[in-house]
Amino acid sequence: MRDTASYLELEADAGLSATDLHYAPGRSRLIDGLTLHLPDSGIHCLIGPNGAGKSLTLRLLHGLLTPDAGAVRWRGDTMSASDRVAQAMVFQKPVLLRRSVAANVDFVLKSRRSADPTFRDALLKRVGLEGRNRQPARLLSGGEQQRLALARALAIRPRVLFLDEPTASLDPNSARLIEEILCEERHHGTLCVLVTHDVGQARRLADSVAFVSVGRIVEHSTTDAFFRAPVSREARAYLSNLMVL
Ligand SMILES: Nc1ncnc2c1ncn2[C@@H]1O[C@H](COP(=O)(O)OP(=O)(O)OP(=O)(O)O)[C@@H](O)[C@H]1O
Repeated sequence: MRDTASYLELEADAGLSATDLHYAPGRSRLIDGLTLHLPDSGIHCLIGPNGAGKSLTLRLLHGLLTPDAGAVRWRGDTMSASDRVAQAMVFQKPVLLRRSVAANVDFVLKSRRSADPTFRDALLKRVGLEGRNRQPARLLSGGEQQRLALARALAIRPRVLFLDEPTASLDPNSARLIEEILCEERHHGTLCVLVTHDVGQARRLADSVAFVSVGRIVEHSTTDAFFRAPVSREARAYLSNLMVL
């Protein structure tokens, strides 16, 4: 288990690294010198107040946004096209095709030239959508749509999985199912980068917690160290407002 200092010193053997990222559309410096080093596996949470820059950070790490300055690297090298292809993202609002449940997963599999009905059905079973293949995705409940979005992400067998508040509007059973799947992915060696406002979820799942404030990481430590003794003023204020401290 890494301690606080070693997370900050992880750069040399990091899996996913962001170094001194800046993102300032217009005149607002939304991401302002953000540095984050993550191992190449495990579950790592970004937490912080509304508007801190957590979603932007995920988008920059995933390559959906291009930083104005700074670099995102995978195992020390500039992110290649094949590195990007091995990444998937689950958004807070599920992004689905107006097609059937099965067609949503098949679309991803075909794009990877790996159409496989057995694998697709196994994925749908894994997310609790067994037997729903022919149902239009738009008629699924919000929680079911989110689980289908996760199945689509898992269809590419991601090396890195980014998740932006994936359980924010889900009932406890759906949320727990998604948490169980993330634990399975960790077991398989996937790197999961999870934005959450649910500190209970971060405590249950995360190997490390990075605290985002005003476009920067102000603290990054093991989950235990973070919740036991947060060192930054910003994280202490956030946690004491939640009455966690
Ligand atoms: N394309 C953009 N142009 C201008 N401002 C933006 C853009 N995208 C995001 N922002 C602003 O950047 C700030 C950070 O946004 P971001 O979505 O990353 O916050 P967050 O930490 O994920 O917040 P929340 O917890 O509310 O989801 C917010 O003030 C947001 O309004």
